[in-house]
Amino acid sequence: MAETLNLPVIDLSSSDRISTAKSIRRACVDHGFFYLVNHGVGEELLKRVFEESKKFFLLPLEQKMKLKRKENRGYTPIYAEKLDTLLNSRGDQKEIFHVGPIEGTMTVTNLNQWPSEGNLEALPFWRLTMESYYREVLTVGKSLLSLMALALNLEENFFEKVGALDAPMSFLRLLHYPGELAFSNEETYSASAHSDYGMISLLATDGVRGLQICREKDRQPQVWEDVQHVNGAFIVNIGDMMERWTNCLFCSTLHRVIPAGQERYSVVFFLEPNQDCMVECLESCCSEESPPRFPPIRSWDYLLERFRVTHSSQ
Ligand SMILES: O=C(O)CCC(=O)C(=O)O
Ligand SMILES: [Fe+2]
Repeated sequence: MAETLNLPVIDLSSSDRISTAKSIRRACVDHGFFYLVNHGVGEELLKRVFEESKKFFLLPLEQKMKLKRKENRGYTPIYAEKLDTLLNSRGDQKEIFHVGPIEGTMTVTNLNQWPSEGNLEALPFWRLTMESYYREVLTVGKSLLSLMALALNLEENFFEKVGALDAPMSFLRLLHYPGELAFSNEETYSASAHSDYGMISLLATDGVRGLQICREKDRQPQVWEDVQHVNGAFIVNIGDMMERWTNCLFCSTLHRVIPAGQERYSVVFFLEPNQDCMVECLESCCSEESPPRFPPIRSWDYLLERFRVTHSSQ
């Protein structure tokens, strides 16, 4: 049995921003994961998101396949994504639906696929619900990033100033992990070990267990700890681009979802920078003794490569 971890709790509504920023710094350095409470996203809206998500995943496969993933939007069937690229398995046991940016230029927003349109009129509130949630969670993410900038001794609007938050390429990811599938003798995971790609991820789950984190990725054997569900809290974690910006001061922690023996739903919001934003080591995070560990990279080039290696060609 894995040990259960007590992750730090950050209160987004606290008026003491300096002390909140300090707690965020500690959490991002020590764990790369924390709970976010009093974030302002209504319980009722979150409940509707899970209901609508469930309605979509309950549709017959051939209907879902009409919205098959294009430009990282739409439906990804079971096994088509494998987050741990080193794993010798068919793929992860989960199905996914991605919603891309809903604001910005038409060339970007038009790429979204919506189950409430065309031949899937059975889900009339689907798009509205997902768009409301997308907007609310993006607002939460932006507030958190201003505190994270403070935590890095930067100006609060640092991520705005570098263009990261100008039409950010954020993705809402709905996940459905089926219960037990047919017996398989391969090592299969619901979501295999990975770190997230962007700045920060905000996760909500239905409470079914399964999420684990590994705090020291290079230690062998790896130690995995269970992350408990906390009612009303988002589980927030640092992504790889934030790790690159901070020269590994903030850790993009390895995590996975193991089969719980029962069905599980979750919803993740990946806050990713604007596609042209250059992600490069912050001056405050490097020195002669600690030079930048990664070269500067354009956000979208980085993301496209990560999408490419984690998806099968089917
Ligand atoms: O479903 C979860 O609890 C985590 C999902 C996850 O880590 C991901 O999709 O990146
Ligand atoms: Fe993840």
